[in-house]
Amino acid sequence: MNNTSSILLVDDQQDVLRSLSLLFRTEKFTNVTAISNSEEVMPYLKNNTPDVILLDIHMPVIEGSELLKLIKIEYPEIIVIMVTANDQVSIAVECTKLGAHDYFVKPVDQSRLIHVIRNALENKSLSDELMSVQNFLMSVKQSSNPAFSSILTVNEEMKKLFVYIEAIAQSKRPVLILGETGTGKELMAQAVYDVSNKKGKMVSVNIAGLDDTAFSDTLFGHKKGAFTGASTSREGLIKQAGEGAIFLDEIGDLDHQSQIKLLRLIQENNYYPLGSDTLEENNARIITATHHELNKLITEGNFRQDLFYRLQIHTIRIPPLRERKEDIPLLCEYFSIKACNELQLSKIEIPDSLYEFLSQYDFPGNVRELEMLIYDSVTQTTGSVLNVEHLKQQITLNASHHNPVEDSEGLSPELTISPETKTLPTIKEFNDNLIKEALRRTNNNQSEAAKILGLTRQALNKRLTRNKTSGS
Ligand SMILES: Nc1ncnc2c1ncn2[C@@H]1O[C@H](COP(=O)(O)OP(=O)(O)OP(=O)(O)O)[C@@H](O)[C@H]1O
Repeated sequence: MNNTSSILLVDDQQDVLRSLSLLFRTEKFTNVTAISNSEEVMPYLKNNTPDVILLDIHMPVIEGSELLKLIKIEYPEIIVIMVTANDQVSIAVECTKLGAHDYFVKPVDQSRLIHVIRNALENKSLSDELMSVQNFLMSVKQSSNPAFSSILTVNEEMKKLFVYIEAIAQSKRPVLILGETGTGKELMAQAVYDVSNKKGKMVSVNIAGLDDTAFSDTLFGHKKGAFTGASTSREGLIKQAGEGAIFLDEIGDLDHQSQIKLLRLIQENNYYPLGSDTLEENNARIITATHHELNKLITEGNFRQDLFYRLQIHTIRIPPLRERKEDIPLLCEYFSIKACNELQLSKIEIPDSLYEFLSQYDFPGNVRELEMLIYDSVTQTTGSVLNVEHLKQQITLNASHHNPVEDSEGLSPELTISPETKTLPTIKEFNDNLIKEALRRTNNNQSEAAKILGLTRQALNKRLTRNKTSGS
């Protein structure tokens, strides 16, 4: 990415200019200009804006430090790196205070110079990009892009995500999508791709369960004979995606070795197919998603910090359904119509009272759970109104699976609910009844009751106090 950046070399010594020009050519920087007369620098900048200037401090007519001041006033965005003789280090240090990015003492350490320039260019391009994202976010309040039409929502946070995705549509940097299971990460990845109007296609792979060889083979492909059984060459997903996108789902489960390979791919934008010594270019955008908290994985030593840093530059965090309950009616309607179409049934009505019930539930499986609940209830509906009893029953069962007895906040309802139960209590009513029953059986001995319920005494006490204050 940086090699197309333009570099201006300014030094009165021709041999220094020659050797630096050669260095940048070797490093494949194609846009390099050399000026030996310090008086020509400011006129040159009137018509050209290099990304980096390498500026000698000691020059006849106009000193490098004087030029630096002029450049920083007129072109503050240009990265200026000073070059100095050994006896002028103190001036070089002064120059960094005046805005120079760094300084080098002659003879210049070439590999450090290239490293510093690449890093500076990377940081500049990142801050330019973030600035343009910010400008976009400030100018656009709401997105009406059809790329988001499959993501149904009336929630403001979700709508802000759409605007953000539009703002980063043309960026080549990776996108990280975070969210609990079933929140719609895959749908969002598709929207990230759709909104960018890429020429290539989007290819997806679920990382979970792939070992390093399978990951490398899937992504990079292999040459015939690369390993036992590789009887033909195989194109990897990167090649298949072309200028499109690669969606790596469940990135938190990426194998350690594969993390290093992915990091390298993102940094260098090129890769070797297995068994090949020909470097191939990656032109696809990398989109990743996970339901894991990556920070936690990093602390546990299961995810590389440097990879996380590269992946998270553009992060989309999808709120869980319990934080956007206003979406429930819309989604219920949609999933009910979808199920009816699929099952070739006529439209089924959803009673408004159901939404009140659903809004008390946490949906640990998020939108996917809601979709399955509605589908299931549609299959159990005989009339024109959704079988709400069945749905409530399913929710109670789901809640019991997600809140096992060990969970201090949850109680097992299986003890008192039978499939014949006609009108189900709400989860809160149900839990409260269970506590009452445990206290009755232990003659109000809270320690014993807590034991039966699988709670700590403090957790039970907390619940009782809460119930007292809420009057139930
Ligand atoms: N806002 C939404 N509008 C319509 N359908 C949605 C929405 N969000 C999710 N869905 C549907 O819910 C289901 C789950 O979505 P998706 O697979 O994108 O979730 P996910 O976050 O990738 O899940 P996982 O973490 O388990 O991979 C899909 O059928 C998807 O179409």
